[in-house]
Amino acid sequence: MINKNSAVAILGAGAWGKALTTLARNNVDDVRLFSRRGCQTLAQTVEGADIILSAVSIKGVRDIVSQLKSLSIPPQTIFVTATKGLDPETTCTPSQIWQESFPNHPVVVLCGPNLSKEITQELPAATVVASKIESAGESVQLVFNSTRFRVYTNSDPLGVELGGTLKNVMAIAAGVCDGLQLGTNAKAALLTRGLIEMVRIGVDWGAKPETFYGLSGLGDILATCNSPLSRNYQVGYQLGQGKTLVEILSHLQETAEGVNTAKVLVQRAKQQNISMPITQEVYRLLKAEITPRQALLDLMTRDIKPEVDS
Ligand SMILES: NC(=O)C1=CN([C@@H]2O[C@H](COP(=O)(O)OP(=O)(O)OC[C@H]3O[C@@H](n4cnc5c(N)ncnc54)[C@H](OP(=O)(O)O)[C@@H]3O)[C@@H](O)[C@H]2O)C=CC1
Ligand SMILES: O=C(CO)COP(=O)(O)O
Repeated sequence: MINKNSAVAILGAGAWGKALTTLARNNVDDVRLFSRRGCQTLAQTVEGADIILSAVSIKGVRDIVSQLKSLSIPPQTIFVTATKGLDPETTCTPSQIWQESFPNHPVVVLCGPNLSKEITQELPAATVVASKIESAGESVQLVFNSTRFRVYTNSDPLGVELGGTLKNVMAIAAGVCDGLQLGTNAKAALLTRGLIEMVRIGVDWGAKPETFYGLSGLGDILATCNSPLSRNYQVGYQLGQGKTLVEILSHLQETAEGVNTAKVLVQRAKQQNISMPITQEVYRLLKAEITPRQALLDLMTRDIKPEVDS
């Protein structure tokens, strides 16, 4: 069982990796943070760790996984993934990559409405740790839970992970909506229909529908789609104001995973024959095929239909 003397290795010293390190240090003395630019090697960082948490952005996940595979990690070590992205080659989620590479290890997803800037300011927040292996989720809960960070367990890792990942596309859409100053009614309609899109593809993927109405789906929509602290929202907002994606990304210091996720999602939706009109418009806008106003018109002039899928 996890206690004060356990060892936790956090991989990726970006905004989220640093915030999670501070949270873990409330409960565990030995918390190490690995960066590609740091002086400690990956092997030194993970040596004897009970839990290895990856907070690297999706483009670094395969690389870190393959580096870890070349080390001998004991089978009881728990892997935790906090990445909110999709693999462009396979459309796999990060937890699927981790589980496929380490089939005998417990894998836990950590995901929720967790804007790192607010967490760094010690404002209260809640999150979800999800695993098929109950005891692994409970161990990770003990590492991160505190009076300012309430951690819930969940048994649907895929749903929790997709909730946090797919909402990044909706955060871009929400930013566009606000950048165009379309008003509160438009935003409510956009996000409600956006959540329905997330559930539609998520259920097809194998996730439970109810998971999307929890912290990592609806909760993360409420946080990121309404906050200028969200990088994905910022991307959308500036697109709505007429900037190009290249211009926006050249000034954005940190990762906006929704840009890549929109592309992967469109690919997966096409393969699976699933209707995702908002995601499709976000993708076309990101590719500069259409303007924000054209995206709005496309959505408003779709064929009329019942609200609930039959
Ligand atoms: N910031 C937030 O509020 C939250 C972020 N997340 C998710 O966490 C992940 C990381 O986000 P965040 O820390 O904010 O991002 P940052 O842009 O601040 O940092 C990028 C992170 O990815 C790591 N990385 C490893 N390999 C690569 C690579 N090849 N290319 C680029 N980066 C690489 C970096 O590691 P290194 O230190 O070695 O450079 C760094 O930790 C994302 O998937 C994000 O969606 C989830 C919840 C909240
Ligand atoms: O996922 C997040 C908060 O839950 C962070 O959102 P951004 O990546 O859009 O900043």
